[in-house]
Parts: sequence; structure tokens; C-alpha cells
Amino acid sequence: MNAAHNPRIGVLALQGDVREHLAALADAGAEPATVRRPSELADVDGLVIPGGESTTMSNLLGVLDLYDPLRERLAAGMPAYGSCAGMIMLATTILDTRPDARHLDALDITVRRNAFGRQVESFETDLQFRGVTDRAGDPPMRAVFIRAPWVESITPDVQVLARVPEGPAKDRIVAVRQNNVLATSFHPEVTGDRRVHRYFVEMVRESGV
Ligand SMILES: NC(=O)CC[C@H](N)C(=O)O
Repeated sequence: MNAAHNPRIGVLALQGDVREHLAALADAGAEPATVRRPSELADVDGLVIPGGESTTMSNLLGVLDLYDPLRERLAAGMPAYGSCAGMIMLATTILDTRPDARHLDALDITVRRNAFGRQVESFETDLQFRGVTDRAGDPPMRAVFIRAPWVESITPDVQVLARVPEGPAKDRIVAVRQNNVLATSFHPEVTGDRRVHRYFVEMVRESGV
């Protein structure tokens, strides 16, 4: 695999906003590919796990024989980016989930599902994103949350990239990175702002996996 110029980045295509991520990755300079089987997973330099329903995704991973190969590639350092349900899938500890839901243990965070409350199922805000909005003149990032999780706690190996700037959930952590794994509670693929996808494409290039 040659990740130097145009990394091949998969989107786990079991459910959720797969098309939007494929388009965002193409805009961000990657060669996008859908991943539904182990052979397709073996062929990518990095993987996006989109939003959807983490308990359903957990089931489908098992049914399609993707769970073990995906854990193995993550353990070997394959870069991954999870948004919303994807963040939940990547986490080591999940609060408010079903006891039989399986996850990928690639990110040392405790994440709470549907954390923003059922009344406020979805909302938008502008936030600062470390490494993306921190140069003078960079506009803030529009973040769209849909029945989103938040990160309840992290270990020292995890870098906080974004927090909720205001309101009842002020300061809750909503974007993190640990080595080659990136996760956001929100959905950058729906706004047309490609900066998070460019950040991830750059991670994949740098990893050279
Ligand atoms: N937009 C989303 O991905 C929502 C995540 C969903 N609430 C879950 O728990 O999996």
C-alpha cells in the first residue's frame, strides 16, 4: 500500500451516512472506498466509521465477519476516524448501551450514548477544533450533533481536540485523538466543511501504514 500521496480510505458501509463520508474524503484528497467485507478492509490505508446506531453496527460487524479483522487492523495501527456512533464503536468503555453490544477498544475513552438528552436530540454549534481552527483567521467549525454521545472521561494518552463552547453541555469533550485514532461526537460530513476529513487524510498520510 502506498499512502504517500493519495491514500485509499475506506468507509465502513453497514449503515449511516456513508455517501456523505465518501464525498468528503474525495474532496479531502483521498481515494474513497466502501468497506463491507474483510477483503475490502484489507485493501484500505485507513477507515472511517460513520454515524448510525452503534448497537446495530455492532451486530452487523459480527454477521459480516468484520469484527475480528477490524480489531486486528486497529491493534496494528491502522488509522481510523469515527463520527458519532463511530466514536462509540471505537471506545473502550460505553455508558448507556446494551450489555451485548460489542465495540472495538481502540480509543481509551469513556463515552456516554445519547448524552445530550432526548429532548435535545439534535443541535448545532460553532466550536474550536485543535489543529484545525487555531491559526489566526481560521473560522470556527460548525458542528452538527444528532443523538450524539459525549466523551465522559479520557486517559492521559488521549488528546482533547474540541469541547462544547456554551449551553448546558458547556465544556463536554466532543472530539479526541489518540495516536492514529480520531473521533468526533458530531457529523462534519453533513456541513460541506472538509477540514476534519482533511485532518484525517493527513493522519493517514503521516502514518504510512
Ligand atoms: N448519529 C449517530 O450516530 C447517533 C448515535 C446513536 N445514538 C448510537 O448510540 O449509536
